Amino acid sequence: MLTIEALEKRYKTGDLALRGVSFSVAPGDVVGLIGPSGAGKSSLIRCINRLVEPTGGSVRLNDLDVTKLGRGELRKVRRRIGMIFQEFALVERLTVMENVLSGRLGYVPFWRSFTRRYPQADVDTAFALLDRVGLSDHVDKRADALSGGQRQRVGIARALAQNPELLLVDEPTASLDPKTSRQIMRLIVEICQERTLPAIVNIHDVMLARMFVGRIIGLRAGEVVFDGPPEALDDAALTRIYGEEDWTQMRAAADEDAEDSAAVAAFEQARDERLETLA
Ligand SMILES: Nc1ncnc2c1ncn2[C@@H]1O[C@H](COP(=O)(O)OP(=O)(O)OP(=O)(O)O)[C@@H](O)[C@H]1O
Repeated sequence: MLTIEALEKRYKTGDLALRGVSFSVAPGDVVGLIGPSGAGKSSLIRCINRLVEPTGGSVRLNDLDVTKLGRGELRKVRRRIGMIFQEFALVERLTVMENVLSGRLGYVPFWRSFTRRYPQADVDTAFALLDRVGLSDHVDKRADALSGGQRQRVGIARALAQNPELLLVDEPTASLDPKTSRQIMRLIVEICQERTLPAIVNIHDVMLARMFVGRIIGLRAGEVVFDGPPEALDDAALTRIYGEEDWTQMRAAADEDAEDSAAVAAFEQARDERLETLA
């Protein structure tokens, strides 16, 4: 269980990015974090694992009070919290397997990580994870030879390799096409449910959030202004989060996207039917 209470972040510049944010995330719950640019989504994600230092409030992960740990103990928190990034953050010249094993770095002694000699149990776990994310045929490929969707699957497997108690996911689909984005979101949600992992996904695509997550938190100017299931995210709630003008623009863009998706789906279906008749 992740419990955030009265979390505040004031940057040295004076910007108050988080103004008393409180909520809990239960095991297996995937929370989609939405809000306009500058609402504080990244600050929140980064305060949870203390990449950014909160200036008030608390973050507790199960038995651990993250905000009370000294600087030297941060490795302990980072080990418990898996991160999945927008740009995948893979080591390009390493193989898929090596990238996944790097998720174990917080656990293995330095000399082992330096020589990249991991215990067999870690290698077995990495194989199982790569199988789960659909990459068992790509284990020995270099990361730079993969597609965007495959790269994000490696990112997911790497985060899971550290056996985290919480997943923080930062714009996981921002560099992906719509179909791959849906596959990646579905995979993240399924895996969290299978492992009863709590997760927070910073996601700017409201439609995608609605489609996959069970709970949405809307931030505006550093405050939670919506917390509920996707069905409750009606026009009034979206206006509260984004403001009248922004939401109207987003809705127009979303309608266009939906039309594009429908056109792509129709094209794909026609193509598949044609391939079937040729086969
Ligand atoms: N390093 C920093 N120093 C000073 N102010 C910052 C810093 N990082 C963020 N801020 C400010 O904090 C507020 C919240 O920013 P944050 O990046 O958390 O929002 P966001 O919702 O993630 O936005 P986006 O969707 O554009 O990434 C903004 O006013 C921003 O200018």
